[in-house]
Amino acid sequence: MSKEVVLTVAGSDSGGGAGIQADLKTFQSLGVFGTSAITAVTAQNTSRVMDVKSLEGDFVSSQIDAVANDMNITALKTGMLANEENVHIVSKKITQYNFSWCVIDPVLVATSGDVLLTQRALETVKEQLVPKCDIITPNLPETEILTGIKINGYNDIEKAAMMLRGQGAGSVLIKGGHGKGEAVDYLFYDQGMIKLTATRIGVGSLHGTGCTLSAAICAYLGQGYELISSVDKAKKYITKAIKNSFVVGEGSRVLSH
Ligand SMILES: Nc1ncnc2c1ncn2[C@@H]1O[C@H](COP(=O)(O)OP(=O)(O)OP(=O)(O)O)[C@@H](O)[C@H]1O
Ligand SMILES: Cc1ncc(CO)c(N)n1
Repeated sequence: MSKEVVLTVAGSDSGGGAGIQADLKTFQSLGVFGTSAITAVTAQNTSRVMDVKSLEGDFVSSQIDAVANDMNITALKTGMLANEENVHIVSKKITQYNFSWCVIDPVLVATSGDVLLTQRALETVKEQLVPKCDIITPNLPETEILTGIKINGYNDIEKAAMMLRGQGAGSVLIKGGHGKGEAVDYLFYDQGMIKLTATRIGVGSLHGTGCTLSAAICAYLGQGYELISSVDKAKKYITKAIKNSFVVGEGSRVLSH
């Protein structure tokens, strides 16, 4: 038996609901072999982030080298990159190894409001990662910060997506998890736009939804599905994971991977 190998470059969440832990659970559940390069370690639970330690750039670099020189990585995703140096390294490694698929989840702040990427690093994401990704998956607040466009409705969503595609992103998935009404995501790609709609599940605050969705997209791309079916299948996976979410601590619910 063989399995496709995928890689997540992200931060560790000691609470197990988001970050590397959510990514690896998603990979396992969707049948790909998950590998990881850890950029930062957070002391975190379902309520908040208590402490963060970023790992040295050289060490992030050698984790990616260790994996990529040994295995055939069919898709990569990024999550929390923490600082400018890590963003720069990931950009360099994407060029060096020419991974077939790159999914960028531009993690800026945690659900709890804690900052997971510095302001300077944000500029480097725009300059170096946006142009190299096959898909970027911002939520509404991240879309506003990345583009400077205040989102008040669909026209603004479209304008922001066009701006990111104009900067070189292959496709853009703008997630509506933070909106009201149905949970609608918009996928902008080279042939137009697809609206992905799911009933909003009224379970209250959730932890790890963004990480899990981007990991699922990465897993499906790594298995050979086309972009649109990967996003569509990932949306179905996250909806089910939210429906079956449960309580493990005093804060947000966690997903059933
Ligand atoms: N209550 C909900 N019911 C159904 N789908 C949801 C709900 N909340 C989020 N989603 C879906 O989950 C996916 C992730 O979206 P979300 O906007 O929550 O990402 P995120 O803000 O990056 O996540 P995180 O809060 O982990 O940083 C999207 O497909 C979104 O539509
Ligand atoms: C490590 C980590 N990555 C991403 C998120 C965003 O949900 C988080 N809370 N923690």
